[in-house]
Amino acid sequence: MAHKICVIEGDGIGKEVIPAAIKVLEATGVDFEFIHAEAGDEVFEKTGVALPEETIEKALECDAVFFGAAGETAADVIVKLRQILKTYANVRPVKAYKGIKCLRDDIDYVIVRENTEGLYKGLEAEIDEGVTTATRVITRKACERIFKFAFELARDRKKQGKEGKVTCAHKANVLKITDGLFKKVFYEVAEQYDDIKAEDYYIDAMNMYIITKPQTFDVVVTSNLFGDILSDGAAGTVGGLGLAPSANIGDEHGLFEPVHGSAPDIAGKGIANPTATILSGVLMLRYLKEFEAADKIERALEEVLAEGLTTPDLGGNLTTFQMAEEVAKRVEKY
Ligand SMILES: O=C(O)CSCC(=O)C(=O)O
Repeated sequence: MAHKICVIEGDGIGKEVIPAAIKVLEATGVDFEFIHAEAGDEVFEKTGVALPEETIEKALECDAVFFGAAGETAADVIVKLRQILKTYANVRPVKAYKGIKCLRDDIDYVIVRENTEGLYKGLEAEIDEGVTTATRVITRKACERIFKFAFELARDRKKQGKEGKVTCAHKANVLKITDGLFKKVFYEVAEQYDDIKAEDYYIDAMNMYIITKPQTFDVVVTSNLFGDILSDGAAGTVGGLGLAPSANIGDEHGLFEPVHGSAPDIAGKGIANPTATILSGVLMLRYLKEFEAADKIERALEEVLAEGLTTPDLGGNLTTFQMAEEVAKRVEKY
């Protein structure tokens, strides 16, 4: 039975990195049915809608969504898609790969970002001339859900030899009610996992520790906006956003996307790094329980990166598609 994948290339380099990553996915021999759909700036200019109903229907019908990037309409597209698909966990691995200039070569942790609330509920208002507000929503239900996800992930990683630790990042010393609840529920859930260590840091300190002691982290869990900011900084410690994949996971749907945006400055030049999208494809394969195929791509990508067969941002001289072809060739060989 083919895995039905809703493919949304979107804007800018999304139109280049998604086809490149699909070539690698097809090289695994896994049976896919790719169903293309539109979203982002171009469809907004054509129709006035950045996320068409037809796209939402396809996303809901498919086994997973493979998303490239959106331009100015990014927040309207991806934030809305995450909420419609109820993908409450935004999983962002932070890993050093051989051959890539990183802060340290032993960085290997995962940031789990709460994906449905916080400041992303869209509750903004102009309450007076020049006076605007944004309401931050933190609920017990969403906290329990994201912390259980984080502890279960730490339990799975512990089986692969990782430390078995969850670190909560918050700002409870200032946001005494919202992050007071966030931190309180974290330790309530932690009590249900006596085999997993639990610790917490203020988000500003965490922003430093991902630079000064990244090797000490296993699973980091935080709220929506803090996770958005922290994960981009973390990507910088392992080679940049060109290498940063993400998985948006819920109980019924999964959406896989590179953390980077549409990069209009390099769009159409054929030099966009496909690594983040290929690695997002690896996360999608694991979600679909195609573990052998996922391992093959990760091994092939590590070889290609280590041999310097990369796009210019990583010091190579290959195009987006040429780099993907180097990965695909190795996958077919395994
Ligand atoms: O803040 C958001 O998540 C919506 S805009 C795209 C983005 O920044 C990300 O996916 O990290």
